[in-house]
Parts: sequence; structure tokens; C-alpha cells
Amino acid sequence: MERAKSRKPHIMMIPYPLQGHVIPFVHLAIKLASHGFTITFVNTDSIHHHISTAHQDDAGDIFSAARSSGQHDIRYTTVSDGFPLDFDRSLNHDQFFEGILHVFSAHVDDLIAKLSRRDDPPVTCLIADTFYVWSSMICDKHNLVNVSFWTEPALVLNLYYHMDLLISNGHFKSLDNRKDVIDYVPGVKAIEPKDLMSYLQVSDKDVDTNTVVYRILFKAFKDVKRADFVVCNTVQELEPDSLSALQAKQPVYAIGPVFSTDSVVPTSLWAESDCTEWLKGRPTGSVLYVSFGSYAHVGKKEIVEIAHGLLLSGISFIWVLRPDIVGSDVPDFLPAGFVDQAQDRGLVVQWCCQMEVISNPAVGGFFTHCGWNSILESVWCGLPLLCYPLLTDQFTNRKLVVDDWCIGINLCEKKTITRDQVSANVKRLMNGETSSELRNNVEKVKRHLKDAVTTVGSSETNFNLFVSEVRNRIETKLCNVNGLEISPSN
Ligand SMILES: O=c1ccn([C@@H]2O[C@H](COP(=O)(O)OP(=O)(O)O[C@H]3O[C@H](CO)[C@@H](O)[C@H](O)[C@H]3O)[C@@H](O)[C@H]2O)c(=O)[nH]1
Repeated sequence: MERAKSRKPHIMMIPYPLQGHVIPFVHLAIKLASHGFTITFVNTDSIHHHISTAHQDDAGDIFSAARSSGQHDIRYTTVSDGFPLDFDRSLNHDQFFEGILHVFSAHVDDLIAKLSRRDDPPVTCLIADTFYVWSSMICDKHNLVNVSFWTEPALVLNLYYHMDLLISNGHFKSLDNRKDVIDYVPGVKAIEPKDLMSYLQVSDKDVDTNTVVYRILFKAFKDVKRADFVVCNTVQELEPDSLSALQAKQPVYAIGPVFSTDSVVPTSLWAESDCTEWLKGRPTGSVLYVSFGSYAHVGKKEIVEIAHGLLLSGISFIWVLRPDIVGSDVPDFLPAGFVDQAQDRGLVVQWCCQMEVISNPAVGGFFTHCGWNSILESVWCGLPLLCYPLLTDQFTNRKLVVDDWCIGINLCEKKTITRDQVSANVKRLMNGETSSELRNNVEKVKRHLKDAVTTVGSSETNFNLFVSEVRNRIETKLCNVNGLEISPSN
């Protein structure tokens, strides 16, 4: 018993190898380390390569500054995702995901086995992304406490969790899906099929649901039901019904927003441009920030319409355009002369420190693809949103933003957009009556986010509860291994 108790709990954390997942994982890692856990953070070789290239630090351990400034016990290692470094994962999306589905877990298994021979204290808990299909298998094999980290809204988890209901009611995976409102999912009063995640909006007539994305979804949301704990990057007060429905099934903790405004850990996969000089002296709230995140692609036609719409609007803007926004094989996508026409009114960068830019007082609105991190960050900074969801959870996130919280407006119902539509909506977002209403509403939602992370707030309380439950579970496991019969409270 004493031997078990004296061992520091050691958590291995493995984010999904995508930007929007790595960032919240890093912040959660630092928070757990500051609560006395030993953390081993695992990035894929490819993610590590991108981060260290972007930050011009090839040998880098991304946690070195955090370790010395906070005296945290965070170790950092990398693992192969099964593909060579120069394999284009964005261009060969499905092949890459087949690897993540079938091959990646063997590398993780191998890494844990290696660490357990070498590491002190031994790894006793795994926090893996909910989209991984192998967490329970790995945890069973290595006797680890199994924690699933969900980086999207609870509403989205709740809908995936109840995919079987959507299928049996004919809203998903039937030849011709029902189009009426869905009102039978526990914790979801009503949701229209157009607000489901993109993957659940298709019928069997149009799409083959045996493709790799669906095989991952079906397996991952079965596997999450076997997790000991689920932590969600959301706030109890913002999504009480979905969270209660999930909490009725298994221990689920809303601990968001999980981010830090002064992080010393490099996480960007692309080199960041500094926008501070450009923003200097611009009137408060006058600049629109435009970004479509790290993963989704936008058609060249749409990029051209957005570009013209931004010019037509007369509003100043910073537009993040990753080199692969259309596709890594399409390097030229902006209309000829765009940058010259924008003159001093527009800045185009391939990537930036988003939190730093949107917290600048000159920025007054966010034109977004509705990635969940961007929504949380935008609310944190008090910015209303112009929503242009592209895929996956982004449609469902838009429902929360536009319909439930009334802090944003829709760019369009369909994917096709026109420059006039862009210009009109940018102006509505930034100035006038709609803009003031949205800003008032954002302040209310922002209050929930800020309150949640105070020492008595819901997220902080949930986090502390989670920490103590995980500790107990780890101790119980260690004692069982050592042949000691104890209850967690001993
Ligand atoms: O120039 C930029 C642009 C973005 N970011 C950061 O990158 C993250 C982007 O995350 P998110 O807004 O969630 O978008 P994606 O990168 O597209 O995230 C993926 O992961 C999210 C969380 O699981 C999902 O909600 C999205 O649909 C999915 O595409 C945020 O933290 C931003 O602050 C930067 O630092 N600089």
C-alpha cells in the first residue's frame, strides 16, 4: 500500500495528429502536470516535424520551456504514425486515416511496452483522443486507467453516442434519410438533420458508409463507452442537457475551455506571422479576423468569392490562408491582384498566433469555419462570429453559435457562396444593429466561460473532481497489481 501510494501517477497523453486536437491536449497536459501528475506527451513524428520546422527548432522538445518555468514533470516523446515524414497526409487523406485506424495502435503499444521497461514511475493512465478506436484495447493490455478526451462540443459527442438511435429512426444510414426534426436523442430537445455533423447527414443512396471515416466513427464511439472517464472541452452551463444525458451513462466531466493565453509551448504546424505591427493604431473593433482552421479545404471558387466579398465590404481584415487551404497541389488560389487591391486594408498570412491576434482590441469579429477551438477562443475574446462551416462537427457547432446562443450569423445555407453575400454579412457582423445584439449576447456567453474557470467555477470544480477520481482509480489498479485489496478511499 505505502509503496503504491508513494508512486507518482504517470499519465500518457496522445492527441489525434491534427492541429485542433494537439492544442487542447497540450494545455490539458500542463494543467495536469501542475496538479502533480507525471505526464508523457506523445506526438506523432510527423506532427513533431511540422512543429519543429515551423518554429525552426529541429531538435526541439516542445515542453522544455514549460518544464523549466513551471517545474512540471512533463516528458515528451514521439511515435510513428506508420508513414514516412514526407508522405503528404493532407493530399492522401483516406490512406493516412487507414493507417491511423489499423497501424498506429501497434506503434503506441510498442512505445508503452518500451516505456514500462524503462520509466519510473511506470505509466498508469492513458488520456487518448476520443476518435482513437484502440484506447480500451491498449488500456486493457497494459492495465491503464482509460481516459477519453473529447475536443468538440458535448452536443456532438452526444449525437455520435446515439448514432444507433439515428439509424433505427431512419435519420442516418437509410436509403433516403428522414428530413424532419430529430427529437428523440436524450439531452437534445430538437435538431434538424442539416445541423448534424456532416458525416451523419448522408444517406446510403449517396455515400458509402464503409469508407475509412465511417469505420473510425463506428468503432470510436463504441470504444468511448468503455472509458473509465471522459473529459470534454466544454462548459457545464453552456451544454447542460447534452452533458446530463452523457453523465447518466458514464463519468463525463466538462472542464473547458482548455486553453491558455500565455502558453510557452509551441504548437503551430505552420510558421506564424506576427500581426502586431499591422494591427497597431487601428480603431477598436475595426478588423475582421478570417480563418478556416487547420484541416478543412475550401474550393478555389469559394476562396475567390470570399476575396472579392472582403474587398467589397470595405472592412479591414486579417485572413489566414494555409498553403494547403484548397489542396496541397493547388498553390495559387487568390484572384490576381488581390493583395494589391486590399492595400493597407487587408493582411494575408499563412498562419499566426490566433489567440494573440483575436485578443487584440483592434479585432472586432471572426469569420470562421466553426472549429470548436476557434469558437471557444472567439467567445473568450468577446468576438461575434460569421459562420461558414465546411465539414464534420462544424455544422453542429454553428447551430450552437447561431440558433442556441445567438452570438453569430450564418454566411449561407448551402456551400455555394457569392461575393455579395460575403460582403453583406461581413458588414452585418461588424457594424449596425445585428452587430450590437450579437456583441451583447457574446458577453453573456463569455461570462459563463470566464466564471467556469475561476476557483469555484464549474470547470475548475469538475477538473478537481476528475483529478481525485483518476488518482483513486490509479491507486486501486496499482494495489491490485501488487496483490493488495483496498478500496479507493483507504
Ligand atoms: O492562424 C491560425 C489559425 C488557427 N490557430 C489555432 O488552431 C486551432 C484551430 O482549431 P479549430 O478552430 O478547432 O479548427 P480545426 O483546426 O479545423 O480543428 C479540428 O478540430 C476541432 C476540435 O476537435 C474541430 O472542432 C474541427 O472541426 C476540426 O477541423 C485554434 O486553437 C486556433 O487558435 C492558430 O493558432 N493560428
